[in-house]
Amino acid sequence: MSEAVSRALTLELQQVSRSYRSGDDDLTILKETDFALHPGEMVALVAPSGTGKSTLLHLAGLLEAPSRGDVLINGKETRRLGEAGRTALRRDEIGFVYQFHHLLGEFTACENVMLPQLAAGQSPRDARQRAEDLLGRFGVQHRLESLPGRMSGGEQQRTAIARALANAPSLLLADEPTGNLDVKTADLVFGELTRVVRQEGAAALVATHNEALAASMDRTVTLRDGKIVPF
Ligand SMILES: Nc1ncnc2c1ncn2[C@@H]1O[C@H](COP(=O)(O)OP(=O)(O)OP(=O)(O)O)[C@@H](O)[C@H]1O
Repeated sequence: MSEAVSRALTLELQQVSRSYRSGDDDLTILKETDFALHPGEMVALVAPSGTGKSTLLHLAGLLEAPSRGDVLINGKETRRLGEAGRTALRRDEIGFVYQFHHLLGEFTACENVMLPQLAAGQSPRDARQRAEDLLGRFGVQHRLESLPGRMSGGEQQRTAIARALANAPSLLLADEPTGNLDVKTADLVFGELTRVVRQEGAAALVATHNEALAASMDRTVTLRDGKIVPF
């Protein structure tokens, strides 16, 4: 695996609001909130179901735009970058573990982890080697050539974590990364995820209901009345 340390990345939310239309009303999930994640920092996001954890991660990962306010990456206002600029940032800097893994069903586990690397210009040989290394670290080396539909939920989730780390992101955003795993596997997978993130110098924001995992990170935040506040 590459030992290259990722570029230091700072994520900031400035006065971010996000509302959704619900019938005739606006449902406000985030309300003029600020937040900063510093290079190399691992932060847990612990909040009850439905309070907006996924929404926050999608905004931070530039998958959705805020209704108001802006998301800054290394001081750059991402609203001004345009879709192409945001797509390049997502590809080159951000790894995202979705709550429901979203693997591509027609590709094998190994190919799912290779694809983001190929899109970023990596050679097939290097992409395969990193994919095999990562899948091995997460204990799914026996599934390299399996299609996601033939894998267990936990194996798919571990593959999705490997995929999120494929391009050595400087920012990892993870939505319940160990939600599909039993306690022992969750500990192992989370321990490995932390090792890779720390080793590669990434910053991470991890939504989890697991307070023991949260306690192992640098700090924990929660959502209260639409604001991101210390837990
Ligand atoms: N695209 C959308 N359109 C309308 N409402 C939405 C949309 N996405 C999320 N919501 C609403 O926003 C609220 C927050 O949802 P979100 O998925 O961010 O919560 P969460 O804290 O991640 O929940 P969980 O822990 O259950 O995954 C919910 O009430 C949800 O119904």
